[in-house]
Amino acid sequence: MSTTTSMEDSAPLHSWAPLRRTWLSRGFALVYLCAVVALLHHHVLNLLQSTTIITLALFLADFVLAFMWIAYQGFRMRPIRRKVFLQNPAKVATKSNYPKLDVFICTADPDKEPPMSVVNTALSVMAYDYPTEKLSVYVSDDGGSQLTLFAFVEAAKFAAHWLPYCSKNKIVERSPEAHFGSTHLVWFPETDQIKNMYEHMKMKVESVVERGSIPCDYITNEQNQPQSFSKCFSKWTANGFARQDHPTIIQVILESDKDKDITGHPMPNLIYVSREKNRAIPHNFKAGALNALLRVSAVMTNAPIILTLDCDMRSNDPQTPLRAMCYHLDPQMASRLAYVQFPQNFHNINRDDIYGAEFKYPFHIDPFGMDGLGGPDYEGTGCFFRRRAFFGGPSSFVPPGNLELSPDRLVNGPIQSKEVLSLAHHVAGCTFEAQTIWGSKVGFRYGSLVEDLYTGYRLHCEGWRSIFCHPNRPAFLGDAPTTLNDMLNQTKRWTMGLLQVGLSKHSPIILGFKSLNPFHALCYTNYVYWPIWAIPITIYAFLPQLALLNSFSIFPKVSDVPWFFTYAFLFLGAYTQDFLEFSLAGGTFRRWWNNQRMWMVRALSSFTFGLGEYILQSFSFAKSGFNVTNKVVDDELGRRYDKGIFEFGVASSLFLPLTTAALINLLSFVRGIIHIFVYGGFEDLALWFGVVNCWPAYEAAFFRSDDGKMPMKITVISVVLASVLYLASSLAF
Ligand SMILES: O=c1ccn([C@@H]2O[C@H](COP(=O)(O)OP(=O)(O)O[C@H]3O[C@H](CO)[C@@H](O)[C@H](O)[C@H]3O)[C@@H](O)[C@H]2O)c(=O)[nH]1
Ligand SMILES: [Mn+2]
Repeated sequence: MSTTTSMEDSAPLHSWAPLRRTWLSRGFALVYLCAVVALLHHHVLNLLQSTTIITLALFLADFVLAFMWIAYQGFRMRPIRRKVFLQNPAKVATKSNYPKLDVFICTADPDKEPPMSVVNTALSVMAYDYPTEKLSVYVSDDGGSQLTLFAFVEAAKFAAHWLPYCSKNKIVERSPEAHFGSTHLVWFPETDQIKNMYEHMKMKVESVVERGSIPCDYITNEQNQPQSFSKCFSKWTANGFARQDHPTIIQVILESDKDKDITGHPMPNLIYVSREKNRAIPHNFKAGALNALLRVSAVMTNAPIILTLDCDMRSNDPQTPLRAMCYHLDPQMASRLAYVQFPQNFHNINRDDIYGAEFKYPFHIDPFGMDGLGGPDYEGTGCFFRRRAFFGGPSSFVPPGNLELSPDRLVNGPIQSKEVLSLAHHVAGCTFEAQTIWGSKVGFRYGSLVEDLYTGYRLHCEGWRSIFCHPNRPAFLGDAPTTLNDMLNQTKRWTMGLLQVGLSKHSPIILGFKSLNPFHALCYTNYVYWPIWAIPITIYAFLPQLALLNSFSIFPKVSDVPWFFTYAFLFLGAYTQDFLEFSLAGGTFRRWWNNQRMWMVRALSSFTFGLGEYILQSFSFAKSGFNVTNKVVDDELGRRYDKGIFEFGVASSLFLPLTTAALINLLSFVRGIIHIFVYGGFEDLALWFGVVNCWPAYEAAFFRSDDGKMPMKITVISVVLASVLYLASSLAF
């Protein structure tokens, strides 16, 4: 079955079809469910017979696994795949009728997010195949850095050459760094000249960034530089300017009505915004930054469609806005469509993806499942929103309290008039939101470090739907973390954000089941309770091993036919299905293996530490912050990553659960082998699984000498922890 849900059959904009495997997965779910129920029943009987720490722990572990498995079935109930017809938007609307598009790019730290990379992201979208006079790019700089502004001023000059070069030669990679760095670069007559210009600009910006300040003559003596620029830079020299404490800075760098490229075509608007900050006033991290942009852009251009981008997510396909318009232009969808989400893709992942950085499930597999139920979650970047969606449900408009910020207000005047600029400064102020509904009922929602998932979820609860758009050529490419520590820290932040949603009154098990399709609510339930994976994985990483070290075996014997096979079926069934889904989505065996390993490592450390920090924070012992992911890679480290070698290197406590589990697993495995030789029976061989998964930890602790090896401190502490655990267990067993 394939359905076009669009207007005229002659020029459909998009179509969809269910995934073929749906009936198979539903059938399998039924069989698997029987096994799950049988196992839980078996546990309960065991518990009634004898309640020990071990039987309780095993019950708890399997109970959580069963809960998460049931929640995951939401994704498998009705996955659908969509297609757009790119040739057709032109048939239903003339280019002059395309909606205006405001692009929001967020950056927060010039040290971790190099200005040159932010600039590349901006250039790549400024060069979109979309009417430039309808395009505005807003950069939010939470780092409050003049270096970033400087980079943008330079980039704007280069853009006047870059944009016509791209459209004339039909360049596909419109981030200059990606284009000139490409191994299959095609040379056009002007390529040399443009490349030189780019290199020159890059050198200039990077030298300023390295220096940490802008030489005076760069600001005052530059040709064609409007005076307003030097006035703007002078804000940084004012007394007391700090990243967390400074006035609003808004600088229009390019104005479409006035600025032309070298062929005389209008340029898109380019606006730099660093909202006001004050240490005493919470700024709500990225959600706060996006809301400031939502208001500043409402005052200046108020485009009905908004694209949100992280600063590292450069465009990889200039036709992306047109794809999004295939949905946004469909009048049948218009009344309920909140956003069109493109998957996150990364350009810097190594061959076997050792850190599971691709996040294949949440970014590439699960969204198909949610799309058939009400729409994918919002992934924080690569998402085309309808502005109206931020102001109440589809049929219950919630006004923003200020007429000038209304999503349906037409804005066509000059964006640099005095009134516009002063209002823009006002709405970017840090006290503007006090006692308003911003962040609770309108705009991006506050209260969670995963503002993306939370905002998308709340929009769904209000009755909006969303669409998953997944072209073959990735629409955006970003930087994935390339060290284990960065990766674990990122997931730790997500853990806290998810718990903030899962344990609030808006939790999917309360609000979700009330407002959404129950399977859709299940999907969200699965996401927000990710952190509780820590429970079964920690139990299974330590308990059977410690039991064996104390001459106990807690797995059923092969002779115990029904239970042995139930266990085996549940484990192998889940793993096989997981592998099939992963490879159907284009994954290799090694990537799958690494993904399941990282899943356990994350559960042991990020989820556990995130859970701990969440608890401390709820008792006000700690404050949660948005620890921005590092996007700079040092050469040596990058080489190790490319070779697929795990990076430990720093003495991070996040490694401890992994190294301790690795030691316990190794000991019990050795013990198990001896046991087999002496007494026979091979059930304990199941422990090979833990040992193989821990291999990178053994290597890093005992066999490596490079800078990425396990720091001695971590190894020593884990030996101590493992010994304490062993001693404690021998008392308990
Ligand atoms: O106070 C802040 C903190 C972060 N950011 C920006 O938010 C983006 C995402 O930050 P990053 O450190 O790259 O986080 P990731 O964990 O890689 O990002 C994922 O997870 C985030 C939620 O935790 C989402 O916001 C992102 O879109 C999603 O890609 C970056 O552009 C930052 O500049 C801000 O603008 N202000
Ligand atoms: Mn990121």
